[in-house]
Amino acid sequence: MKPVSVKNLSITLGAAQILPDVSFDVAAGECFGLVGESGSGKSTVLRCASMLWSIWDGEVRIGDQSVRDMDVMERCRTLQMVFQDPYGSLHPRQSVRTVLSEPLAIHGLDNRQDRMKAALSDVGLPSEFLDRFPHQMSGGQRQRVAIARALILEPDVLFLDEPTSALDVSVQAEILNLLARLRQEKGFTYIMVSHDLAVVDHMCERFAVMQSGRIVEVLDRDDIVANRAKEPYARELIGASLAYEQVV
Ligand SMILES: Nc1ncnc2c1ncn2[C@@H]1O[C@H](COP(=O)(O)OP(=O)(O)OP(=O)(O)O)[C@@H](O)[C@H]1O
Repeated sequence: MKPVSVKNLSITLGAAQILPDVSFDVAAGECFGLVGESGSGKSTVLRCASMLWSIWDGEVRIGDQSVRDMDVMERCRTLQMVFQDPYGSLHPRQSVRTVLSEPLAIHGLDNRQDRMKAALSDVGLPSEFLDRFPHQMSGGQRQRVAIARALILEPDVLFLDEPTSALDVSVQAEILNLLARLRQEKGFTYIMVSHDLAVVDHMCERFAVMQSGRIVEVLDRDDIVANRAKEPYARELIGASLAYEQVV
C-alpha cells in the first residue's frame, strides 16, 4: 500500500491555466474522490499525475518517489489507470489474451498463462474470455477486462477516471462493487474521478470538490450526512445531488 501526494500541481495549455494550484494527500489504501462540474479539471489532475501529460509544475509522489523520477516501466508497475469508456480503451482487433499478455511480455514476467487467468478471475471472468475480442463482450465485461489489464502488473495505485459512467445503470453497481472488493483484497490506493456524488459517496472515504481547476473543499462522508460543507459551491453540489436522489 502506498500513499499519493499531489503538491502545487499547475498546468497551462495555450493561454488557459487549466489547473492553477492543486494539492491533496491520499493515505495508503484510501479511496480519494475528485468531484465537480464538467471542465473543472478532474481528469487533468489524473492525466498529469500519471504522466500522460508531463508539461506541468509541482510534485506528485507515490510512496517516497516522485512520478517524474520513475522510468516508464517503473511507473507502469506502480500506477495504472482505468478509463471511462472500455470500448475506446480496448483495441478492437486485440483479443483479451493480447491485451493481458503484452504488459507481461514487456516487463519480462514469467507464468504468463497463470497470471492472465488470475487477473480474469480477480475481475469475475472465466479464462475462456482470453480468446474474446471487444465486440464479443458486453460493456460491463469490457470494463472488467480493462480493470484486469490494470491489475496484471500488480500496481500499488489505480487512477479511476469515471469508471462506470459509460455503463448501463444495471452494471454500474457491479463494477463499483468489484472495485471496492479489489481495494480490500489487494490494498490498492485509489483516486477516483466522478461527476456523480452518489458514486463517490459510496466508494471514497474523502473527496475534493473542484471548480475551475481549483479544489474548493475536501470533505468526507460524515460531512455530507451532517451538512458540514462550508464553501457555497460544495454546498450547492451536494444539495443538487441530494435533491436528485429524492426525485429518482
Ligand atoms: N488537450 C487540451 N487542450 C486544451 N484544453 C484542454 C485540453 N484538455 C482539456 N482541456 C480543458 O481543460 C479543462 C479541464 O478539463 P478536464 O477534462 O480536466 O475536466 P473534467 O472536470 O474532467 O471534465 P469532465 O467531467 O467533462 O470530463 C477544460 O476547460 C477543458 O476544456
